[in-house]
Amino acid sequence: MNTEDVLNEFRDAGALREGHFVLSSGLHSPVFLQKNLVFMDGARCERLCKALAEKIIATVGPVDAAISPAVGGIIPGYETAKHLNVRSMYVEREGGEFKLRRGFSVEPGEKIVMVEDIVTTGLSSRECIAAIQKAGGHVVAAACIVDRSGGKVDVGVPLIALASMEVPAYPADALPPELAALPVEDPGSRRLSKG
Ligand SMILES: O=P(O)(O)OC[C@H]1O[C@H](OP(=O)(O)OP(=O)(O)O)[C@H](O)[C@@H]1O
Ligand SMILES: O=C(O)c1cc(=O)[nH]c(=O)[nH]1
Ligand SMILES: [Mg+2]
Repeated sequence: MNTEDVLNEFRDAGALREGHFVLSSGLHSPVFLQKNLVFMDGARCERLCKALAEKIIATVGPVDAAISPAVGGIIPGYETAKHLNVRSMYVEREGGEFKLRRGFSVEPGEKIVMVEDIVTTGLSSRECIAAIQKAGGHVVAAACIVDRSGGKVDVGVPLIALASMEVPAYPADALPPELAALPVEDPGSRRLSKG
């Protein structure tokens, strides 16, 4: 599956959104991939995650488990782990910091692939990888459905992206006027508890 095939799945699901979005990183963008509209369709989610699992195996070989950052990473992490035939876990924020909770754990040195939905700046991926390492896991690779940096981000381990594209994103104080004129949406979960 190449980048165009992946983007067609997003288009067909109505998940390639245009407008004015504030991203998890605080950057603003005229494009948002509303991945939940993709993952809510089991067959579509399976097509993407099976392809991602095959790419992971082809790149780093077998792993022991997949761990994802909540919320967006949970469904693709589960589906990808299913095709890797390994267990699926996730980290979630406790006092702002990603942690393994709910009885999830890793054995020291276990080979872990970190599975994300979308990568923009790689901040969430790096935070998730740090949490896995703190729990004792050996993160052999990061994987995602779409890398919006077009291969530019460095998450500290190899990043295996099913699709790679460069999408414009701007700091809040450097918005192009046509973007600033649109009402802003904040669709992610990073700032949810801050009201
Ligand atoms: O590479 P980054 O700049 O970190 O951006 C990508 C992250 O942003 C989204 O998560 P978000 O924090 O918006 O919450 P969500 O998972 O609940 O959608 C997405 O799921 C990635 O985790
Ligand atoms: O950077 C993000 O927060 C982000 C971008 C995107 O297109 N989709 C998403 O869910 N998050
Ligand atoms: Mg997320």
